[in-house]
Amino acid sequence: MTAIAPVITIDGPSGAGKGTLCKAMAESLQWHLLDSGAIYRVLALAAIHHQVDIESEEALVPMAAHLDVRFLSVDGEMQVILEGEDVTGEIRTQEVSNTASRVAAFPRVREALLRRQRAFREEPGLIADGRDMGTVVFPDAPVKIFLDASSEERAHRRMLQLQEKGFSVNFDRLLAEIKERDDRDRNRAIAPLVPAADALVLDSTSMSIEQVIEMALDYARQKLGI
Ligand SMILES: Nc1ncnc2c1ncn2[C@@H]1O[C@H](COP(=O)(O)OP(=O)(O)OP(=O)(O)O)[C@@H](O)[C@H]1O
Ligand SMILES: Nc1ccn([C@@H]2O[C@H](COP(=O)(O)O)[C@@H](O)[C@H]2O)c(=O)n1
Repeated sequence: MTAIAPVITIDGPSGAGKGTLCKAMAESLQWHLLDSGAIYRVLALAAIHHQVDIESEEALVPMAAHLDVRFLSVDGEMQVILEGEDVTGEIRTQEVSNTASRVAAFPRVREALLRRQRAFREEPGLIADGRDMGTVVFPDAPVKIFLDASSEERAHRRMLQLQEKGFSVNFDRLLAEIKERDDRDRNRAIAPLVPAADALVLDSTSMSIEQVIEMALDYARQKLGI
């Protein structure tokens, strides 16, 4: 019998620190990394580029099924190539974030992206970042973490992140956008943002990045016996 590679799922709302945690865990364990949000973002961007109606599940499903996307690792950073074009920065805009959460609400779009996500599961193991990694995509994962933080703290973190990149940002607008996206992700009919029943829920509101990484790695190592 072939052994199946282990998966550590990290789910949670926008700005909770999932990407930061997943990258650190993947580097520490030398495991593969899946940023599932980037796949929804690429689909959203492809729909915008091709002027596909983002309200039409019918039109989005074939796009999702045939999405021409590649994820490259360049000097430890993920590079996203859509139809031969580097869209690493473009998929992080606010317009793409909001469009991604709208296209992600369609059941058949999610279905069309399932196999692509599961294909990331390879030896020695996978760290999977998203909203439904522990509930839908990898329900048999031996380690599941739901990373949370208050919406105000998440908006504050996002504001600092954008300011570091030289953007001028409005806190209240960022908070409103985070709440709107959370609301859509938590209340959709399919694969809503909820902790898996067997997930460790980590509230990082008052924790430093280092504390979150240490706690998550300790928990994973103890569960996996490594
Ligand atoms: N515990 C923490 N304390 C303070 N800042 C943090 C913490 N965790 C992450 N951050 C910072 O918050 C910002 C958002 O983190 P990150 O991109 O990892 O969130 P995310 O959950 O992956 O968001 P999204 O789902 O929108 O991609 C980054 O600038 C990161 O450095
Ligand atoms: N497993 C996932 C991952 C993401 N989404 C949707 O995509 C949006 C963008 O995700 P980020 O993690 O890059 O912020 C997010 O708001 C979700 O709507 C998803 O549905 N499932």
